[in-house]
Amino acid sequence: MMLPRPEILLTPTEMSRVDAAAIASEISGQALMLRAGEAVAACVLRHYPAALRFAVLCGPGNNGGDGYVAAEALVRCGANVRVFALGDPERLRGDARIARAGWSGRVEALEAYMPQAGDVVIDAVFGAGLARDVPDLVQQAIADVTAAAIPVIAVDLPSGIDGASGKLRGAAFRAERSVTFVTRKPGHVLLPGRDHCGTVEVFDIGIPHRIVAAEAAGLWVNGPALFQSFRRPRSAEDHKYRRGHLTVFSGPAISTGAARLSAGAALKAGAGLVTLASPSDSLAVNAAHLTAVMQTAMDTVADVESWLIDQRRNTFALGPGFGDRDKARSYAVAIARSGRNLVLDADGISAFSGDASALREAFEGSAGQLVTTPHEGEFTRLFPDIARGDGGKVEKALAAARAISGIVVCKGADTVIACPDGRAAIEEHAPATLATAGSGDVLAGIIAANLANGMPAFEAACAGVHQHGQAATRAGEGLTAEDLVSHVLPA
Ligand SMILES: NC(=O)C1=CN([C@@H]2O[C@H](COP(=O)(O)OP(=O)(O)OC[C@H]3O[C@@H](n4cnc5c(N)ncnc54)[C@H](O)[C@@H]3O)[C@@H](O)[C@H]2O)[C@@H](O)CC1
Ligand SMILES: [K+]
Repeated sequence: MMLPRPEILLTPTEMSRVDAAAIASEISGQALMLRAGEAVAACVLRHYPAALRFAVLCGPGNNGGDGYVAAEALVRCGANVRVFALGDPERLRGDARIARAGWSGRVEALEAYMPQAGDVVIDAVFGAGLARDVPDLVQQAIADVTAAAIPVIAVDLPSGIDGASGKLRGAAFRAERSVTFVTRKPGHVLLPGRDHCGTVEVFDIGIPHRIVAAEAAGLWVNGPALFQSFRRPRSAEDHKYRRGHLTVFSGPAISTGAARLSAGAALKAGAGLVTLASPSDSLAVNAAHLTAVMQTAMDTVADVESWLIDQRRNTFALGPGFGDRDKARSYAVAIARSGRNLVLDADGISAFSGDASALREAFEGSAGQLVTTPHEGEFTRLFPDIARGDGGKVEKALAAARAISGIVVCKGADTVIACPDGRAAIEEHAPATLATAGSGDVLAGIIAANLANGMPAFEAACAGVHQHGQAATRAGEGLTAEDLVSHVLPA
């Protein structure tokens, strides 16, 4: 049986290489544009049968070309269509010029468009070629259409959304639907782009998968297809040590809850054994709360080193509620040297603030795998130079992963999981209820359980982020981190 393929995301640059490769293999660019424009027309007719008028806003590139094709296809179906162009349509080039020539009606200037009740706007101003902030004229059109609450269908992407990063370039239409071609782009999945796209429909315009696969750099939408073949198969021969022994470090007596959340989530996610390594002053408070999770006293790095003698203790989670940053650094280095896996979260990340190279040096040549799970503030503290750059979230996550030679999970409503070898995934199904205290501690525990189970680090992190979102979805409204733990399931 063939496993489902992970959903590829092509950046606009990769998409234009796909386009060029398709044309080089005898697929006509004009035919691609015809199919694209007709797909847009079919979509608006299906979803807006009661529209009184379609206003097609066409830009100066191929996105505009798709608009002219859609306009003509709509007229042929008996619709009332007006076309408004940004710039002089006489200056269009290539396939867009041919598409313009195929439009049988008038072309009015963009500024002549006055939104009217009953209109549906087809936004074909900018797509993949958006290179800078949208001009004032377009910002004005966006403001007018938004104020009049006219439904917008975006061709490829809403104009003003950067297809690679999902960032806003000046202003953008808020589309009810976006019709894109071949694959979704990162800007459809990353925020704020995702919020501007509405429902995204992907049309196959006839470019074979082999061409897409050849140009794809390794960016996907996160989902089971990325990790399911790495799940440890359940077996009658299983015993707890086969399912991995995870150690979670507890914080001092006044902040032990975070580590317990990680530990509890890890057990639910399928780690065979979970031990809370607890400073002596926290033993009693932890003992009062623990049942299946075990406990051991751990006060110094020498205690960590003697704990590491047992090779079955294969994975560690360090940071949630931990507090002492010097100790966190020394513990992380001891774990790296012993070749064990580490999930570094919260205070464990802050312990390496501005010194990511120390993490890389610790894990260089180690058999242990490193996964860090920073939220935005922690990311900025750990990677200040990368955070200052103006790339998108995927680019930054990849740069960070290379900087530590480990997996970086950039958390948020559009969590990005990045691997130093250039692979990355974006999660799109994290419910907003996950924005609750302790949710990140649960995620660290789930990822650690996957590592303890023998998954490679990138897949362990992708699976963990997915399991976390699924648990929240199952738990529903009123979510607390404790509820989340109880809804976690193995990968
Ligand atoms: N396989 C493909 O790549 C296909 C692409 N198609 C369409 O082609 C589009 C990409 O076409 P293009 O590369 O021509 O890009 P666009 O049509 O998105 O825009 C490019 C044009 O806009 C100008 N421009 C960019 N940003 C600007 C700004 N902020 N202010 C003013 N002018 C600006 C550029 O100088 C250029 O003239 C896609 O979004 C899609 O709609 C479809 O025709 C189907 C096939
Ligand atoms: K557009």
